[in-house]
Amino acid sequence: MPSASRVESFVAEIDLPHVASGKVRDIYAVDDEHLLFVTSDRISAFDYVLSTPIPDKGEVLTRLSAWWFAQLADLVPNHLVSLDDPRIPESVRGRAMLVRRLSMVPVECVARGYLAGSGLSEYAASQSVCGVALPGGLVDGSQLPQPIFTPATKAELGDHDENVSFEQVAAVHGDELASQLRELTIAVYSRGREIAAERGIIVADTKFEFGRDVDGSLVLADEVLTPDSSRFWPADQWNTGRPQPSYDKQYVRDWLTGASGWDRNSEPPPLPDDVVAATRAKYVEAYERLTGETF
Ligand SMILES: Nc1ncnc(-c2cnn(Cc3cccc(F)c3)c2)c1Cl
Repeated sequence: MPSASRVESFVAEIDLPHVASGKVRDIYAVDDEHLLFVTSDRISAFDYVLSTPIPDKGEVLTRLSAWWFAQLADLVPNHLVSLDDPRIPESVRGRAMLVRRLSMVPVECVARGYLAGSGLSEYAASQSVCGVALPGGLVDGSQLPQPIFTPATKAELGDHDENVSFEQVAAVHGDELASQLRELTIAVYSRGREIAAERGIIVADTKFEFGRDVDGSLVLADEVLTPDSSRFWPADQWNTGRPQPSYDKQYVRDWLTGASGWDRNSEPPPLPDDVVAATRAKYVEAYERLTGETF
C-alpha cells in the first residue's frame, strides 16, 4: 500500500486551461505562445483505454519523442521547447513537453513501409491504399517497394481516422501544401525507419502531425515515432502472411485475448501485475535500444 502521503491521482490535476485530449495524451495552454503536451501512463488496446496504467510509459514516450526530434532536426523543425521548463507542473514533469503553439494542419500524415491494419484491408479490396496502386501478391506484414503517404482525416475520440487520397488532401489544402506534407512525411519516416531498423525495431508505419509557425513554415508537432503513433515490430520476429507481434503491446493483447477470459463487448478487466511489469519493460527496452541511453 502506498505511504500515507497523497497517492498521485490517475489523471494529474493540472491547473492550466485544457485544450484537447486524446486517448492517452492531454494538451493544456501555458500562454498564447506555448502549450503543455502531457503523455499519461495509460495504454490502449483493441480500441479501449485500459484501466491499469503502465508505470513510466508516459515518460518513456515523451523522452523518445524528444530524442527523435533531435535526430530529425536537420530534416524538419519541430515544436519542442523544453522538457524541464519551470512552467511544467511538478506532477507531470518527465512526461510533459513544453511546445510551441502552432496552427495545426488537420491532416493525419501517415507513412507506411509495410502492409498492416487498414492498409492491408484496403489493399485486399483494391490492391491500393489511399489511391496509391501497389504490386500484386502482397500479404499481411509485407514490406512495400517504397514507403507510401496514406493520409487520413482525424476522427472524433473513439472513432478510427478515415483514410483519404493525396488528391483529396490537395483538393482541400492545395497541391503545394499536400505535396510538402507527402514529401516531409516520407522523408521523416524513411529516416526514422532506417535508424530503428539498425537497432532491431521495424517501424511498419507511423502518423505525424504538422503545424505551421507564424512565418508559415511546416513544423513537426505532436509525438514522433513512438510505439503509440507507430507500429513497432521486433525485427527478429518478422514473418509475412500473419499479423506481426507488437513490440510493446503483445503481452497485453495476449492476456486480454487469452487467460483474462475477457468478453470483447465489455470493458477489459484490470491487467495483472506481471503483464504490467513485462509491458513496462518493453517500453524501456525500446527506448534504450533506439536512443542508446539508459532510461
Ligand atoms: N504544438 C501544437 N500547437 C497547436 N496545437 C497542437 C495540437 C492540438 N491538438 N493536437 C493533437 C493532439 C495531440 C495530443 C492530444 C490531443 F488531445 C490532441 C496537437 C500542437 Cl501539438
